[in-house]
Amino acid sequence: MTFETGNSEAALLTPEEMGRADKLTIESGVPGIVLMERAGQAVARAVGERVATGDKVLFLCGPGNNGGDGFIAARCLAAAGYAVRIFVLKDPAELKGDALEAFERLGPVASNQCGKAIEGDDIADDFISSLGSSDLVIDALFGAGLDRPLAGTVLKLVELVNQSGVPVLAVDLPSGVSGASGLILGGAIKSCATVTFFRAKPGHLLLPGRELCGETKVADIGILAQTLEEISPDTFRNSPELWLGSWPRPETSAHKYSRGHAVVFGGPMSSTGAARLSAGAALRAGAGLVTLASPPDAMMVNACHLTAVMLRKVSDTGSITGFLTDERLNALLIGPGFGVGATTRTVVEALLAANRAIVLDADALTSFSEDPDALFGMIRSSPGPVLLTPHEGEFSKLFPDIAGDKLQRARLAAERSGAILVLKGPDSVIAAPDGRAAINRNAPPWLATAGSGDVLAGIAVGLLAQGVPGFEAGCQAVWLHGEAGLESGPGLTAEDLAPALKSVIRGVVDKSSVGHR
Ligand SMILES: NC(=O)C1=CN([C@@H]2O[C@H](COP(=O)(O)OP(=O)(O)OC[C@H]3O[C@@H](n4cnc5c(N)ncnc54)[C@H](O)[C@@H]3O)[C@@H](O)[C@H]2O)[C@@H](O)CC1
Ligand SMILES: [K+]
Repeated sequence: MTFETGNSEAALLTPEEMGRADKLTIESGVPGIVLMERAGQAVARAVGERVATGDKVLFLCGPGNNGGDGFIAARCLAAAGYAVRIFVLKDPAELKGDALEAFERLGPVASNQCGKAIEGDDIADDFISSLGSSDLVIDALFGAGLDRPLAGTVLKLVELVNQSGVPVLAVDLPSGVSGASGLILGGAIKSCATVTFFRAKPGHLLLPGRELCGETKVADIGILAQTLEEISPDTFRNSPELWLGSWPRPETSAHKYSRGHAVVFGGPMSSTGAARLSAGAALRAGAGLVTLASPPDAMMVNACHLTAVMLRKVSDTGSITGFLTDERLNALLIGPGFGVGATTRTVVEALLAANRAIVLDADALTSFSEDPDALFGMIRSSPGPVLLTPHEGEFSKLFPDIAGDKLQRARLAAERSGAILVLKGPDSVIAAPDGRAAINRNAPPWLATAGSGDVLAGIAVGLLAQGVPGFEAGCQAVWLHGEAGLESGPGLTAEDLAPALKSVIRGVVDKSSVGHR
């Protein structure tokens, strides 16, 4: 993969990749303790933004370098006049390497303000009494080095901190949250803020970890962006930096045919709304033309509701195939309100055989629950990009044996199906068969409403019609959908989303034209 500036900005690093970034930087001549100083100072600055000089800041420092960051921050804050109290998880004599050096740099602070959080198998009384009177706790127990579930007294310690009600600022990650997956290992600190370094980690964006991070800040500790060329990460934050280069920009001479013609295949008279929502969103996403292909009984109701979206009667698979001889129809969507069953499977087969860019959503996915491999076989023979947009329920029917965290599951499913997988939810993951994956975080909870998924599928097909490659179309659609949800606000209904896209798209266009003038 070529690593462009945008990819670099949006890259997420697993703890293992972050370890390599640290190592490469250290090998290039920057000592580890220098990186730790910068990390600790960034934490100290974040603390300074939250509490005032003289306030009581309690540090909980683990046995590794996460604890080392804590010692540095504690020294800086003690020097700045904060009332610092430091608790090392167990015995400071067991510290090694940079963490030991950071501890020694505490100087007199170590002997005056330092204690052990755990004595034998019990939580130290001194820790319990200090916790109650603290203004802020710094969680520097475990970060990238978390390698097993929290258990025993350590878990009790974490629960005590969570129950105390004292706000927590986490160093790198809330202890107990896996940076790779966002899963909680045994138990985890709940923080109101997290300071991480160089690049965010998947665990900062994926649930449930994201909820425990609070506001996450990424601090620059002097690791160069070029380091990423060697690491070549394939997980990204879904943000315009990732896909602005693929944003469809119509030429000055554009006409509606040059902006693509999307076709949405709608359902029978009793369920026409879903496909209309999709078609309206496809048009708003920028497709030059959108046709709603409708069964005869639904023509009248669709005609009553549509204006800019065109309508075409299709009565059976034969008439669909005939319609698709028009090669200008370059992106297709089937699923919303279409109906589940054998007819749907036949139509999907015909659409995949037509070699167009395709979005398969809702009923088009459920129709293959009994035989998903048949669908994957057809997808693999279709050269155009294919997007699958399942929610968790649809996903588990198509991929019943795929387990793991959300990122792993989306990746495995993309690899197996040969499609771009958009695994929807509050932390949607978009994964490509080549291994790339993006994690989305801008979706507000009020997007969980009837018809919202139909709009998302419509945006995606509208982008595909404009020639956006499959992975980028999935990422752009999910991001635009989230922004439209934010723009519409609480109380939205799916009908609000397409109109809200207008100002969202204006924002992206303004961004994308910077540097293109
Ligand atoms: N030079 C570097 O590598 C840098 C590292 N940095 C910091 O270093 C951290 C990573 O340091 P480490 O690799 O030392 O790892 P950590 O400090 O995150 O944790 C490793 C230690 O925790 C123990 N541990 C792991 N899981 C445990 C569990 N469930 N219960 C009890 N003990 C457990 C391990 O046995 C090991 O002793 C980062 O999160 C970041 O805060 C930063 O200082 C930047 C520079
Ligand atoms: K931590």
